[in-house]
Amino acid sequence: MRNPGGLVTGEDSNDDDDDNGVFEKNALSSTGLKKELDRPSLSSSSDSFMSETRFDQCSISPLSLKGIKDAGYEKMTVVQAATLPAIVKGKDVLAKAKTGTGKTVAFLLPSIEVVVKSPPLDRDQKRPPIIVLVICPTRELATQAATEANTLLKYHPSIGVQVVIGGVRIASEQRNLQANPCQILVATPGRLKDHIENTPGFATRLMGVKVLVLDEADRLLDMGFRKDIEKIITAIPKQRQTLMFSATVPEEVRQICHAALKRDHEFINTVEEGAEDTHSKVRQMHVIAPLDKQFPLLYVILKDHIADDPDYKVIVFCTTARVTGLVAGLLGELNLNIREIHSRKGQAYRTRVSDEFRKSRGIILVTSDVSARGVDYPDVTLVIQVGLPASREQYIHRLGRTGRKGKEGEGILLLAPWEEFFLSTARDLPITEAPMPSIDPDTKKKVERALSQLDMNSKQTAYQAWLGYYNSQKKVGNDKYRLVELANEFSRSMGLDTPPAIPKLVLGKMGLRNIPGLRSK
Ligand SMILES: Nc1ncnc2c1ncn2[C@@H]1O[C@H](COP(=O)(O)OP(=O)(O)OP(=O)(O)O)[C@@H](O)[C@H]1O
Repeated sequence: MRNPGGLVTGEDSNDDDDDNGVFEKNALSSTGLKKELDRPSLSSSSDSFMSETRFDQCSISPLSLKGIKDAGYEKMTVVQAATLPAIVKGKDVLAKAKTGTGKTVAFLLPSIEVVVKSPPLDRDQKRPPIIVLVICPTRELATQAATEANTLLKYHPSIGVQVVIGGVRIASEQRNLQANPCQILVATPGRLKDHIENTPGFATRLMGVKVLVLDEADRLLDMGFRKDIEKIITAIPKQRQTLMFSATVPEEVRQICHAALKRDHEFINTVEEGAEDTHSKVRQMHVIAPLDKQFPLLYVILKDHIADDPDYKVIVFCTTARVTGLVAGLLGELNLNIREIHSRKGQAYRTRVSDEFRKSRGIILVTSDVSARGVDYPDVTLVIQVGLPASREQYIHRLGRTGRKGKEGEGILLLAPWEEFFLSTARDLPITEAPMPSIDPDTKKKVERALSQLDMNSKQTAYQAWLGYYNSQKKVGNDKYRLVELANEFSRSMGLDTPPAIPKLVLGKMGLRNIPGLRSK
């Protein structure tokens, strides 16, 4: 298998777990016309994600079929069977299908066919055109999509794939782009915009785009990315095919998707009318407990799960990168087999840990929302979400890291009593109350001791990030006085008697100057 473009270390300003206290919210306008075809559902009442259609029954080139066969795919998944006919006809498509049901192949395969049908590259061409542009919201997802593309391209040696993502020195990407003409480019939005603005000849190459794919379309169209996407769309031809895929398509996205899709696009929804957006084979539970109980509870839940399933593979989602770092430190101190991924880690490290977690059992990944969407880790047995998910959609995507390809899984959402309102925003999902795990005095002491071993800096930065995150969550952040009380409760839950001081500048940015209970420096 060929490797996607070079990966080195660094940070991406668009990562999904900003700690700077200034969080973007979903705020979509609702203008414009749309013509959508709500297809009859193609999924059966069970969670079956496979269709009866074989790949060789469709108009796919023989070399692609060989690649598919080598990848071990024989029949199409439901979303693949539902979208392929429309896409090969050249239609714009907005597709919704549950997590882990093969959306990546659904958009890659027909895109590859467009490249196959395009005139072959002229080796002497100075600026060879990029024909397919795939945009993903995170680096992990972009890298994964490129890897999948390379699998499918096994027998198409003349078709190249490259990745441009944050965290890689732009000069090395520029060299790569120069040295290896690629017809398929997979990118994160911020870095793609950088190349449009700063890489000589890149804009010309983009004028060759025939297919634009927005993976995790709803995330790419929300306020965090929307400006970048709009800019990118102006840099590619209007005459193109656009494909948008996601497991969640909130109404606001349907309203604004005309910004990228043609008026006569098809909306293909493979989630049955009235069915949940989550898998019925994944048992979803919530535990409501005050902050001072949450660290011991998390430890008990993990220990119980490990005792039940020696092949455990758990993902613990936390609200921000810094809080993730703190929780990883704590669980590591408690001798659990922990790995950690978030935006404060360099890209080379993130890639290495991600590969290791993919292959391992008996392991716990503590992570932020950089791992929430799309990342395909096989056989995850449990997903724990600690604290308020950023949205109902984000809850669904995080939960979707388990129960992939029709497998079973379990999800636990750990909330404080004042976060319980989240459940009413996800009332359509079958999240039931879990029996409260008991914390014996020894466990409590053990966790306190472990907390006392963590360095002050990680607690300070976690406190500040916690405050920034909840400040951005309307329901909590609107009452600044209450917010600070809760933040100080979080500080006590880390074993601190006095809350850490926060730089005045940061407090100003968060609109928290002069709120009693805060200390500034
Ligand atoms: N036709 C197929 N037959 C068997 N397995 C498949 C098929 N197509 C894709 N897969 C596998 O299914 C898994 C899930 O696919 P993928 O990651 O594309 O899901 P997804 O729908 O994009 O999920 P998410 O919503 O989380 O992004 C992958 O391991 C992929 O290799």
